[in-house]
Amino acid sequence: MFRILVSDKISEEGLQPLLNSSHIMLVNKNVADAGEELETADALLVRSATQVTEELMKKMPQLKIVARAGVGVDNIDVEAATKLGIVVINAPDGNTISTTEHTFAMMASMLRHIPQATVSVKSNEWNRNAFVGTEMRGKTLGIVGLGRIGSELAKRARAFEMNVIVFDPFLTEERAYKIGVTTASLDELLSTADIITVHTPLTKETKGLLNEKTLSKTKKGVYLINCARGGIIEEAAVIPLLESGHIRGIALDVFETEPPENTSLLQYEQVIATPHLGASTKEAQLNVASQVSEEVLAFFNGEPVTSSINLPTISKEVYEKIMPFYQLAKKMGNFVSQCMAEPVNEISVAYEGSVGELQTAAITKSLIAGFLSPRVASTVNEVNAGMIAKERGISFSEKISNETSGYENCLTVKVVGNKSVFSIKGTYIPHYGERIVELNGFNIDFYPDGHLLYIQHSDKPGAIGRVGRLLGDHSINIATMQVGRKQRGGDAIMMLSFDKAVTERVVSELNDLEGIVSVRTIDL
Ligand SMILES: NC(=O)c1ccc[n+]([C@@H]2O[C@H](COP(=O)([O-])OP(=O)(O)OC[C@H]3O[C@@H](n4cnc5c(N)ncnc54)[C@H](O)[C@@H]3O)[C@@H](O)[C@H]2O)c1
Ligand SMILES: O=C(O)[C@H](O)COP(=O)(O)O
Repeated sequence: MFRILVSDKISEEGLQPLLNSSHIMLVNKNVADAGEELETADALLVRSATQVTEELMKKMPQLKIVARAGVGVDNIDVEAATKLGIVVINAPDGNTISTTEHTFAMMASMLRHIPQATVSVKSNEWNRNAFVGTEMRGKTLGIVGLGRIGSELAKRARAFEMNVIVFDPFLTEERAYKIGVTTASLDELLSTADIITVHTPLTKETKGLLNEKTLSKTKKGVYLINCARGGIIEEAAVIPLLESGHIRGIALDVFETEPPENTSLLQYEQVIATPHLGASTKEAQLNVASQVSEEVLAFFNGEPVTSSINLPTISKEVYEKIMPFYQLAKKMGNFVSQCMAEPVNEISVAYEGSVGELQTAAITKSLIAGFLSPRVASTVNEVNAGMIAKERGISFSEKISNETSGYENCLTVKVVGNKSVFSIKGTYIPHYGERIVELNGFNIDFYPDGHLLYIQHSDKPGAIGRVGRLLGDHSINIATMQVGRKQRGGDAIMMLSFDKAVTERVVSELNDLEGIVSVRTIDL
């Protein structure tokens, strides 16, 4: 049973996939009141109100996934989640249309003074001269950030016969052409636009993007809109320009602090505001809740999540192809880690054959996670494996080749340690399974699973018999056994598997046998 803590108001209808699952239990409680629920929750579902800090996540030892029913993840410490091996997902496009429409509604309301006129009429006034507005047709709309919302807005603005100019440093000319917008530098946009609307995330670069200096470059009588994130337009910088009439109006759905602490800006007649309502429609809330519910369900079913912030995105189709290699790589990494009782500096993996056409980066992460898991106390998985390897001074690299060495698919891993180098080769054969086919240059063929003994010995008569007898004397049944050698009478290896783990005492006795070089227990 997986326990999911739902800390913000999330559409119940959208949560149905989780509510209908027999192995999921939902607990509706804000994290501040959750008490002991924090200790047992496997997942946390939030919107923008809950602050998912490192401190909170550290109080949640079972937490595996944080799901944001919405777009912005600035209320989640993604870096801390990544370090802790916690997957972070969001619902990137479920509220795009609602927020676009809200932005458009804000623009229309501002240009036609609808909120101010409503207040006036409700106060029994009939002041038609006070609310003369501005048409949209023929005006230049400057969009800062042409992502999902920015591009939907551009489409709608064109229908209103507006000119659209865009500043987005990450926008390709090809995409701009496809959407039918003119690109510009920020300075060009500031000096040309009649209305400026921001649709970027809040980042180091966008915080205060519209500040005293940049706002001074705007046209006199400019209108501003922020339905993205508070702080992209610096609130304090707006006040003097409103007073001088340089800024004719500003529409805000988001604020530097929410609810706004410093309300001086809100006192101005030219300011219209909504309390972060961009995504607040039935449709958007249903969309984002269903999206994250399906994703969380997939996650707990061991399937891929498609909108992760800190994991490579893998489609279901690719996932099905990649999964066997993913598991094989994890076991190979784990195997080597148990064989090498020494610090390692370098892990390289060569992909041969058609496995090279898959998302090998994800397979490599799985290998690194498998390698690190017997060595680190904290959770290690594909989310934080790269980060932990780096912290421990382990570099990793990949090589991809179409050439195959007898197998349709092959992964060769080489691990360089302080004292030795270990190499392992594995393959996946459909309907047959994962196989390890080479260890340190010895040909062998075994299924990497369960309790294993890896024995290095001399290829001399009696060595295998002595091992068999000793295990028999201890009533230990050998489930499978393979041997490999490079040349007659030289070094050789044995790989044995058992139904239960072999004790350290038996390992020590095996080590003392004539012709035995080393014995290692491996648990996969
Ligand atoms: N008000 C609401 O309720 C509400 C609802 C949904 C989304 N949002 C917010 O709206 C914003 C946009 O959402 P989206 O889904 O369109 O995001 P998106 O990721 O699809 O688009 C963001 C765009 O900003 C661009 N960008 C990034 N840095 C930039 C910079 N320095 N200068 C200019 N452009 C830059 C990116 O290239 C991208 O095209 C986000 O901040 C999101 O959190 C608010
Ligand atoms: O980033 C988002 O999705 C929006 O800001 C919506 O936030 P909300 O889910 O708190 O309404």
